[in-house]
Amino acid sequence: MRIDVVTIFPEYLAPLRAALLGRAIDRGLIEVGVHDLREWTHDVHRAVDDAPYGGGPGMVMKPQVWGDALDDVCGPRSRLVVPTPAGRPFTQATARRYAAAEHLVFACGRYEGIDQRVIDDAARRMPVDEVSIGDYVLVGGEAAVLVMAEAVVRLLPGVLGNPVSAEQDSFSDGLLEGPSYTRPEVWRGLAVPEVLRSGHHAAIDRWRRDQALMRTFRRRPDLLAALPDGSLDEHDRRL
Ligand SMILES: COC(=O)COc1cccc(COC(=O)c2cn[nH]c2)c1
Repeated sequence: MRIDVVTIFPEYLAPLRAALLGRAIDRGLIEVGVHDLREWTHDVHRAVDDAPYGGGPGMVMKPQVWGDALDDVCGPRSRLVVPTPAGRPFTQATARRYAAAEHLVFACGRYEGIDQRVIDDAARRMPVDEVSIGDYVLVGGEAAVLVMAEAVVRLLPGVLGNPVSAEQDSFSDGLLEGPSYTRPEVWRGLAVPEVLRSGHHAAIDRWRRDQALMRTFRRRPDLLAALPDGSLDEHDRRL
């Protein structure tokens, strides 16, 4: 997989080359390119934004600059991903879909956003997703790209030490992950739940699922409502 990022703050994407993602790059599992949008500006002031048509606060990112940048960065098999508060939710399902992509190009918007025609023009020749990583507003898309890149790259074969954990992720069964424990058995007077030390794997699996269901019910009832029919058995329903 290749990932390219276009941004006016390329240094913001330096963490892409650290730790897990850095190792994935070193091992040739992914290629990463970060591009300074200003390389495609045409004027002496290297302007990337201008006043919004229709008035209103803030500035809008210029279509010409973005158009030229994406012409150079995107190829015939690219998927363009634009982080925006106005996007469809980025979920684990999105991450799985992106992990199968050959070439992801992330366009980092700033100010009031990118001229919509850039998206509309790109959509004529490639898949374009406007995605949100949450219901809040950032100053730019760069932090969202770091989030999405991590969620996607960790799913690639060979990136994680123990691939099983990617399968048993939170959300892989549609539920939140329950609590986890490690040694010591008692810490500051708090003991590890008995069942986890019992060695009864059926009971342990049951307890873990119950914990996941209760936590999901309490914290994210919306996820419960979204479970496919038949996901909950008789025992689950009695919780
Ligand atoms: C067409 O898309 C655009 O113009 C994007 O423009 C902007 C403008 C400001 C900030 C951002 C960054 O994304 C978020 O704030 C965001 C993403 N997820 N949750 C919050 C992007």
